[in-house]
Amino acid sequence: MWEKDATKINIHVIGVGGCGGNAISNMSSASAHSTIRFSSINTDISALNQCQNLSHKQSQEHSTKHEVVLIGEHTTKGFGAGANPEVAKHAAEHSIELLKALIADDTLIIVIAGLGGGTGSGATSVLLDLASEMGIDALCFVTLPFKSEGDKRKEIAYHALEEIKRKANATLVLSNDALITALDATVGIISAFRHCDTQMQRIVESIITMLTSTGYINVDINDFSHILSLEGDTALGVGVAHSDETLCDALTHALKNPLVQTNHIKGTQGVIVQLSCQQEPSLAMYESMLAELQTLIDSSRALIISGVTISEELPHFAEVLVIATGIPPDAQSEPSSEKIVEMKRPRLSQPYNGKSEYLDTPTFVRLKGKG
Ligand SMILES: Nc1nc2c(ncn2[C@@H]2O[C@H](COP(=O)(O)OP(=O)(O)OP(=O)(O)O)[C@@H](O)[C@H]2O)c(=O)[nH]1
Repeated sequence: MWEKDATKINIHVIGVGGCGGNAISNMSSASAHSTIRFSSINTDISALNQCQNLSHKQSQEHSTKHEVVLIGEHTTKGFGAGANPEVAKHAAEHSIELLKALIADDTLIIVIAGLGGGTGSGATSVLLDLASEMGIDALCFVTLPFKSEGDKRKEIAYHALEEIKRKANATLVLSNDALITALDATVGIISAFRHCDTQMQRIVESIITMLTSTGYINVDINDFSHILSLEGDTALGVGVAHSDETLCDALTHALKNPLVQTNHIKGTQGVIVQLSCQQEPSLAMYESMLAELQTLIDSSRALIISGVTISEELPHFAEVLVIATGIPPDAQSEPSSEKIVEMKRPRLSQPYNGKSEYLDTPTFVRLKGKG
């Protein structure tokens, strides 16, 4: 049941446009979190039908529900936004009551959109405005188009990004180009998209796990909100440890994903390090992992929030989630148009005490701050 009360947070993962819908189809069927809500919003009815069919096919053995919402039924008539964000914005505004009802009970929305087309680039900001008005926090995952998709899409994407970064509490960016450089040159386009979707999925799952698990040392949603509110670049990643002795390696692995050009946490103002373990880790190894973290941060000013959760269902010994924010902008980072601003909206409410879940592979993503 989806209710909001003082002791429970309602997390809702929402895909906007084609890319968002594809990501949600994959996520909803693979998610280990039965309490999380998944929805897709689109101006294109055939894309929504495809999402639902895909989700249904993939989740026959799962109970996860994937809701779909057609926006602009009377404006675009279900035919999509034709790569025009203004058309999509208009469609979303026409369907504002539908969107309001969709997120009415949410505490946190995690929005996923591919930028460069119409719906994801235009409707996302309307949804974010609504969330802001309704006091719902919003974390955004967006993809930037491949260079090969042309300058026009790039221009649309950056314009949308500027808007999204002002409106979301936090925005994490995945560059499709950065992803492809890490893959084999012969990779197929659909496989490359899937790869990107998998990255997002793992990060989203990991964050949800952290926010819905009851840890021995708990990281709650207010800790998360606090860390995300810090200005600057942000690094986020997950590493896997196969034994107590490799906790430090998992930490460094989380921050050394080849998909990302600049992947340090030097000078970060705040970091969450969440350790999920099959069984109790040794104090010595836990401490040496935190000592390694201090070395990587190389600053005494950082706020470090560490959590520990025991999760017997993990397929490996442990996983380490790192979210570091307020990192001074990197001289080697991309042009300012690719930078993403963080959040400036109110804190979230109380954590929900749910069960622990897991990821199975390390991953990493960069979030750029205004800089
Ligand atoms: N990672 C990833 N990126 C995608 C996927 N589908 C599309 N994209 C990217 O997202 C951008 C926007 O595409 P869509 O999401 O299909 O477009 P839309 O927002 O629905 O826009 P309209 O169809 O014009 O309404 C594209 O330019 C691609 O770069 C996907 O499945 N995964």
